[in-house]
Amino acid sequence: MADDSTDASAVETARTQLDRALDYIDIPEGIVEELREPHKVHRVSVPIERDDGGRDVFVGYRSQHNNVRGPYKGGIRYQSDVDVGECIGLSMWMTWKCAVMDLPFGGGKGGIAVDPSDLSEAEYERLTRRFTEEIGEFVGPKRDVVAPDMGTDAQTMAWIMDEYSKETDETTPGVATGKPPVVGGSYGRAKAPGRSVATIAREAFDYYDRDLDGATVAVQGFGSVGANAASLLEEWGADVVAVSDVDGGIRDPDGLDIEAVKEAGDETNLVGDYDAPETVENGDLLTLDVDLLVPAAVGNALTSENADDVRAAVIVEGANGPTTITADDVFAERGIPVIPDILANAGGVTVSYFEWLQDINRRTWSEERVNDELEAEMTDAWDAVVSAYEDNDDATWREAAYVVALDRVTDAHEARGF
Ligand SMILES: NC(=O)C1=CN([C@@H]2O[C@H](COP(=O)(O)OP(=O)(O)OC[C@H]3O[C@@H](n4cnc5c(N)ncnc54)[C@H](OP(=O)(O)O)[C@@H]3O)[C@@H](O)[C@H]2O)C=CC1
Ligand SMILES: O=C(O)CCC(=O)C(=O)O
Repeated sequence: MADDSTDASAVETARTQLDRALDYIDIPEGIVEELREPHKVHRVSVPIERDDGGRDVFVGYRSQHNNVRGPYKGGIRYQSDVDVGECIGLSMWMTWKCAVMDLPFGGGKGGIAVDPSDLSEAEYERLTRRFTEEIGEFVGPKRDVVAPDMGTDAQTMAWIMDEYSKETDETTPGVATGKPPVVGGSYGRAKAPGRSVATIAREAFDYYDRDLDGATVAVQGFGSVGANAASLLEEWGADVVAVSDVDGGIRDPDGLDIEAVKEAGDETNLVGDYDAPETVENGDLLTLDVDLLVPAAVGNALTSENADDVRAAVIVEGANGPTTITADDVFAERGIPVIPDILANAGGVTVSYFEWLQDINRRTWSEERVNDELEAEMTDAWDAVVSAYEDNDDATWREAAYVVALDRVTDAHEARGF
C-alpha cells in the first residue's frame, strides 16, 4: 500500500491506482509490467551562473513513461521538491490522460528541483536554456513535447523553443506547447486546464442532477488551473466561496468576485489584497461545507488526515494527484464522487495537441474554435468514462477513467507488437 501522507510518492500512488484498475480490465501481464515502469528517465545537471558571478548547479529530470500511442507529452515543473519519483508518477498519469482524451501522445513529465522565487528573471532564463541544452537530444516535436506545469509558463516555453531551435538550426515550435501565440502558441491554452475542470464539473453535476447555478465552490490554488476554473464556474452561475494560494485563502459565503480577486492580486500575493469578509487556512478550505471542491494546487492535498472531514458533495481534481489512495477509499466509502485529474484537468494537454497541430500546419486557430473543439473533446471523453463507470459495478470514477485509458493503450501495444 502506498504511503498516505502529504509526502506520499506520486509513483507509488500511480502504481497502486494502476493495480486497482486491473480489477476491471484484463491486460496481458507483459504489458502491465511495461506500464508499471517508465521507458526512460533522464537526469541532468543544470549549472548556471548567478547574477553576482557565483555558480549553482540544479538537478533536472525528464521521465518518458510510454510512447506507444505517440510522442511522449507532458509538462515541466520548477519546484524545490521535484524528484525522480514525482516525475515518473506524473509521466504515468500523462500516459493515461492522453489516452482518456484519445490524443496521439504518450506520457512524459519533467522538472527541475528549484524554487523559482529564488531566481532573478535572468537566472531563470539561463536555467531554462541550459536545461533545454541538456535534454535537447531526448525531446522534439516527434519525440517528446514539453509544456508548462507548476512554476513554468508561456515565457518558459518560448525560451525552450528558442534554445531548441538554435541547437537544431531550425525554427521548431512543436517542441513545446503552451507558448505565447506570437511564437506558435495556441489561443486558449493557458485557460484550457481550468476550462476543462469547469466543463467536467458541469457534466458531473448534470450526472448527479445537481444544479451548478447557485452551487457553492471552494478552489485550492489560484494559479493557471485554479483561477481559470474559478472564473468559468462563476460565469456559469456558481458561487465561488473560497480560493487560496500558498499563503492561505479568502472566503465570502455569498461568493467572491473572481475577476476582482484576480485584479487585486499580483505576482507574489495572488489572493491577498482582495477585501474579503473572511480569511481561511489552506487546510480548512478543503473541509468547507460546499457543493464542489476543486483541489488545484499540489499533490496529496486530500489524505487520511482530512478525508473524513471533507464536506463537499463532489470533488473535481484540478491538480495532478491531489488525492492519496487512502483518501480515495474514504471518499468511495462516504459516497463522495471524485472526478479524477486524468480526465478533469486534461484540457491543458488537449489544447497542447491543438497547438502542436497548428505548429505543424503553420496555421492559427481562433480562440473560439479552440474552445469549441475542446468542449467536444471533453464531452466525448466524459461520455467514454461514464460508460466505463456504468459498465463496471463498484468502480470509482478514477478506475473508470483508467479502464478507458488502459483499453486504448493496450490495444496500441498489441497492434504495434512490442
Ligand atoms: N498548467 C497546466 O497546464 C496544468 C497543470 N496541472 C496541475 O495543476 C496543478 C496546479 O498547476 P498550475 O495551476 O499550472 O500551477 P501554478 O504555478 O500556476 O499555480 C499553483 C497555485 O497553487 C498555489 N499553491 C502552491 N503550493 C500550494 C500549497 N501548498 N497549498 C495551497 N496552494 C498552493 C500557488 O500559490 P503561489 O502562487 O502563492 O505559490 C498557486 O496559486 C499542478 O498539480 C499541476 O500539475 C494540470 C494540468 C495542466
Ligand atoms: O500540455 C501538456 O502537454 C501537459 C500539461 C501537463 O503537464 C498536465 O496535464 O499535467
